[in-house]
Amino acid sequence: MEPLVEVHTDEEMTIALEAGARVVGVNNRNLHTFEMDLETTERVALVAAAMGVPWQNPTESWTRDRIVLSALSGITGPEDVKRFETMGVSMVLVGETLMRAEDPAKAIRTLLGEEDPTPVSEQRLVKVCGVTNVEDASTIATAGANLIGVIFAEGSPRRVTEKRARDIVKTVQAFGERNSPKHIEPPPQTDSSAEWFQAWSRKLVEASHRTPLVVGVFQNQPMEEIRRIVAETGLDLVQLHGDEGMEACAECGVPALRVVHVPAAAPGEERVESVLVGGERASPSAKSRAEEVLAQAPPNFAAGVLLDTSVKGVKGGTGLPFDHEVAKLVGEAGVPVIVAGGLDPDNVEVCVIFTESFGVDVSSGVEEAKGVKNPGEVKRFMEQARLAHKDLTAKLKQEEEEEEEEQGERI
Ligand SMILES: O=C(O)c1ccccc1N[C@@H]1O[C@H](COP(=O)(O)O)[C@@H](O)[C@H]1O
Repeated sequence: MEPLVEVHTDEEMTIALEAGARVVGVNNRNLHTFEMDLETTERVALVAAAMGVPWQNPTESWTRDRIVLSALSGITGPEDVKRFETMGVSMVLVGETLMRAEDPAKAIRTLLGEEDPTPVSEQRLVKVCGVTNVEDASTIATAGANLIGVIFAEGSPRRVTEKRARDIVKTVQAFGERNSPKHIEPPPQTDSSAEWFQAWSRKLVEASHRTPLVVGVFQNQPMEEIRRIVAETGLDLVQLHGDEGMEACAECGVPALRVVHVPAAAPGEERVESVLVGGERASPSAKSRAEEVLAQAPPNFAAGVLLDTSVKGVKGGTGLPFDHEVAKLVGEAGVPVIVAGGLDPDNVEVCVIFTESFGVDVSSGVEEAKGVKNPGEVKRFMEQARLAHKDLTAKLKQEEEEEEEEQGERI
């Protein structure tokens, strides 16, 4: 019988090989800090290469002169398996991803590239906001949200203390196997809002698709207070939900989402039906509102534009939708938006398909009481949003193919 010898550092690899280990697993997780770094296998494998010890390629049958080199831990998607396959690692060991999977057999097929998951570059964002306790944070992380929001805005029934926020941050970090805020490098500065926010949307998805990020929601609070809370609680991102303006987003100490407020929709105006029934492509009021949003979205300051409903001056947590045609028009102008306001598990799909938005944000729509999430509704919202994202990706691909075909016929 051959033992699997687990290593994490260059030194441990040297010891294992000198002792004659034939099956060596490199743990990507540092068991002292629980920090995960997939580059560990690549780095530590170089020691074997430098010692002239070759390892078996997965496509070859094993020979005694080669060790079996395994990448252990942190493998969550087919891109990870591919990465290790490309470097010729003999095998991968997957634990947590399968334990968390609702359908482990499907998860294995996905890891092996036999199912067709949406590539990270095409994924969209789901944010669940107004979290006030660690149990809800765990439920939301497990359900697969990208962003988890905690509210610091004065007067909100969902407002958390700094201590509570720190506990939520710790829970979310532990879920994502990290113990520090995620650093996201901003894209290069540009004159184009579309270019800037598109680059940011890819960065946000990449940074949050394995590990959810915690967003602190502030409203017209002093910048020193925001920066202090960011530093003391370990928030990954900030959301400015008042009248702070775009420029303030660059001052928060971490990247910030900027909320642009759109007045509540008149009954019947908030859904796709209003556009179809009206026959007109876009109502004049939606057009001018979309122009107002675009004017408030210059490049080089915020990490994203979040549209939320305002009702008679009340901004945030209204539980009401705005006219989604505005979000659609802003998206068509090239600026990806996150849609908030009155979303719930029953309307999120129509919203995503109609607006083609980059992201959705829910708070009161998945609550059983103010500040208390309903786990079943959180799960249902996530499922509906992800299903809608999949359908939207398919629809956009089909439209693209039809357009290419038409162009080909014209030539
Ligand atoms: O929810 C609140 O109490 C709140 C207070 C102050 C600013 C923002 C607030 N919530 C934000 O509102 C949107 C949408 O909420 P809902 O789904 O309509 O209930 C969301 O971004 C929350 O962060």
